[in-house]
Amino acid sequence: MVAVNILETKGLTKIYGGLQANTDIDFSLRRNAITALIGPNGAGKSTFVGMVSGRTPPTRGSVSFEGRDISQLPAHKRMQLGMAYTFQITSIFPGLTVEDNVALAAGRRLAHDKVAHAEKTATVLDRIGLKDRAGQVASDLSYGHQRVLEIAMGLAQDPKLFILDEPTQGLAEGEVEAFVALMRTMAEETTILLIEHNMRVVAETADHVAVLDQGRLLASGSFDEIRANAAVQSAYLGAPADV
Ligand SMILES: Nc1ncnc2c1ncn2[C@@H]1O[C@H](COP(=O)(O)OP(=O)(O)OP(=O)(O)O)[C@@H](O)[C@H]1O
Repeated sequence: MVAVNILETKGLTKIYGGLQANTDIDFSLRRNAITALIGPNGAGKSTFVGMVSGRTPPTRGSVSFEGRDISQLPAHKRMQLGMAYTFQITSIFPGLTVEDNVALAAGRRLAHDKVAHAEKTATVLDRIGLKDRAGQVASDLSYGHQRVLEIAMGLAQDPKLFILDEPTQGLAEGEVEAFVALMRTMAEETTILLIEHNMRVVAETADHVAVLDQGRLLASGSFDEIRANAAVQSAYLGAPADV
């Protein structure tokens, strides 16, 4: 039987000099769901996903992925196991076309199989809404479409876990709407850990929400549970409307 949780951390801690950026984080991530990690600026969200993805070595604690302890694995090995992190893997090649960017990403896993490679590229372009722009040079895309292309490049690798670090930052209102719709369809085939400051996006996409505050896991639950949580409200300076 496939375990409910795809990822677990135990006692995950990062200390920078005297600063505890993350303290004893016990966290589990439900498979095929969207989990949002939220918290005020400096709460430790980037530090946490850095330790999960292997970019940031923890001071102590462990990370397991699909039941396997991966604490000692470097970032590229974690990618091979099926983790994708938007900023880590999907740098766009600005001089290449949209299609070639997606094909390059798909080729990381499927280069040996020409047919599957071409099919994956076409499928991703289609479902992410970039088919009409396949021949366009990436640097000519709007900022919003470049962000979508990044996501497409992640999806082309069929990640089991897709970590999206502030994917809607800098997007226009209409682009955010499209992105929310896209994220909902993505959860059908992957697991998403979303770092997001836009609470409307969190409310509309997240099945679960975890809140970090001053490096500690303050609360977790549904969006409504989190919104009603007094400790969370006070972490956001007592402004429930912001949460
Ligand atoms: N490389 C580093 N060296 C020293 N301190 C760091 C380093 N990286 C992060 N920190 C500190 O650790 C704390 C947590 O930072 P982190 O970037 O993880 O928070 P965050 O929740 O992602 O913030 P934001 O929402 O502003 O991106 C902050 O006080 C930050 O200054």
